Amino acid sequence: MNIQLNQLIPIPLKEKILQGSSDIWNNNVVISKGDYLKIVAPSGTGKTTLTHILWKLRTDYTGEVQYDGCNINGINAQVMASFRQQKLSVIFQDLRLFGHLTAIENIELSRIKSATPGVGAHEVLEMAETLGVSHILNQKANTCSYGEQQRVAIIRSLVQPFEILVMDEPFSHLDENNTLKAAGLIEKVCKQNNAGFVLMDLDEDSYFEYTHSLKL
Ligand SMILES: Nc1ncnc2c1ncn2[C@@H]1O[C@H](COP(=O)(O)OP(=O)(O)OP(=O)(O)O)[C@@H](O)[C@H]1O
Repeated sequence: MNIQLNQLIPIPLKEKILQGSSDIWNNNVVISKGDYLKIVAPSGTGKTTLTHILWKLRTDYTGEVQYDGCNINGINAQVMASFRQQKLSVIFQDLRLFGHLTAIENIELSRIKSATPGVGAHEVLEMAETLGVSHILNQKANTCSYGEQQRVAIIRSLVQPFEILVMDEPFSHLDENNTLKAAGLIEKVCKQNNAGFVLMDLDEDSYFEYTHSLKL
């Protein structure tokens, strides 16, 4: 799939955007499945706003977002669900795990939501091992540390099929060692899926070989 942004301006940010310059806001941008796109954005410039717009959680903007050439405001709930099941995955900054479910239940909900799961059940266990969260898989998410929850949210995003993965500060609660492991896993699954990603974060980094970097 591809995502096209045409002159996108979130209404609450309009004044700020028109005063400054951004590679994304009020611009034309295409995000394709082969892209490893980094978006560098200081705090408050709209990473979470953009994530929510891309996932169609917010529609308070002018301009247009297209999935594969279709304006997402005209896409019905069934088609939107199908994009979210098959083509687009996300790691929210606030993670959005179901706190009353266990870590593995959160992951499995994502893995089996598509008729063709992205990975097998045994691969989930391997991912958990890689990220050092095997021991908390049967623990309720709201009793896990934030760093553990972040690793569970990363795994949850990788077990469904996807062509583009949207990440909003996905490593904010991980130390360097765990960040490197998580980045390695994300890259491996993206390669398996022939997928790309959009990673929004505060600063430049070298966790991936980005195809390009834009400023929010
Ligand atoms: N619904 C809204 N109504 C009014 N202002 C909003 C709304 N949503 C976001 N904002 C404002 O838009 C700006 C961008 O918010 P956003 O959460 O997207 O930033 P961010 O880049 O993700 O920040 P951080 O790095 O601190 O997480 C902030 O100044 C915020 O107060």
